[in-house]
Amino acid sequence: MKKILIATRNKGKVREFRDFFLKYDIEVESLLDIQQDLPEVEETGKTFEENAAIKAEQIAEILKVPVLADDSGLMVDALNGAPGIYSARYAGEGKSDEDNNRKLLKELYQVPKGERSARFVCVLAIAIPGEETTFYRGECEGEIGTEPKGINGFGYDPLFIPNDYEQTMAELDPSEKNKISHRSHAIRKLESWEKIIKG
Ligand SMILES: O=c1[nH]c(=O)c2ncn([C@@H]3O[C@H](COP(=O)(O)OP(=O)(O)OP(=O)(O)O)[C@@H](O)[C@H]3O)c2[nH]1
Ligand SMILES: [Mg+2]
Repeated sequence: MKKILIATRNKGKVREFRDFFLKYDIEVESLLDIQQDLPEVEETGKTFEENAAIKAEQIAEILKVPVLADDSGLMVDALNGAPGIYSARYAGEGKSDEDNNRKLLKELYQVPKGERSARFVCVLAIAIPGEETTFYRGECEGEIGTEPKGINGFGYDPLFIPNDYEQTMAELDPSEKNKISHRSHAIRKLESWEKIIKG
């Protein structure tokens, strides 16, 4: 079976990439499957693009193979785009998705419905040894609810209500999320993914 390596340790992302590539008979490998000791990549960039490039390029450099990386996050208009690139560590390093959601609700406590617009952003970077890194961006518009709902997905999905939907992303069937999500929009732009398939 053909394979693609994604430089992530996020199980939620891995599941979504697996679902997408399954129909092409392509197996998704992540850093969770690599036995070799790999350094913890520090996300020191100031943009999604910079962080996606850091993750993809460092692993491509070490393993000498093509690598895909995903840097993503939630941008809330009432918070001037926060948590943005800090979405994974919004409530602090090592805190859970629930902690991040609790902090987001607290920050938006006084913000009325109608002013809680937000978008998910996903930037994919493809690093191929010896070639210039390329980027693909996808976005998904919506608003932040007032309490967590649903058990599917990960991260802020229980609080994010996509435009034209009544339910949160975590209440939608995963196949529905995969049709409308920021990640799926970015993946669909990734015409050159065939270049990074092994086997
Ligand atoms: O509800 C959500 N649905 C999504 O579809 C989604 N995509 C991203 N996010 C949030 O943004 C952070 C990414 O940060 P991030 O790109 O640094 O990833 P990460 O640190 O979790 O894993 P890695 O890929 O870096 O190993 C994640 O942790 C989540 O909090 C999402 N939340
Ligand atoms: Mg990260």
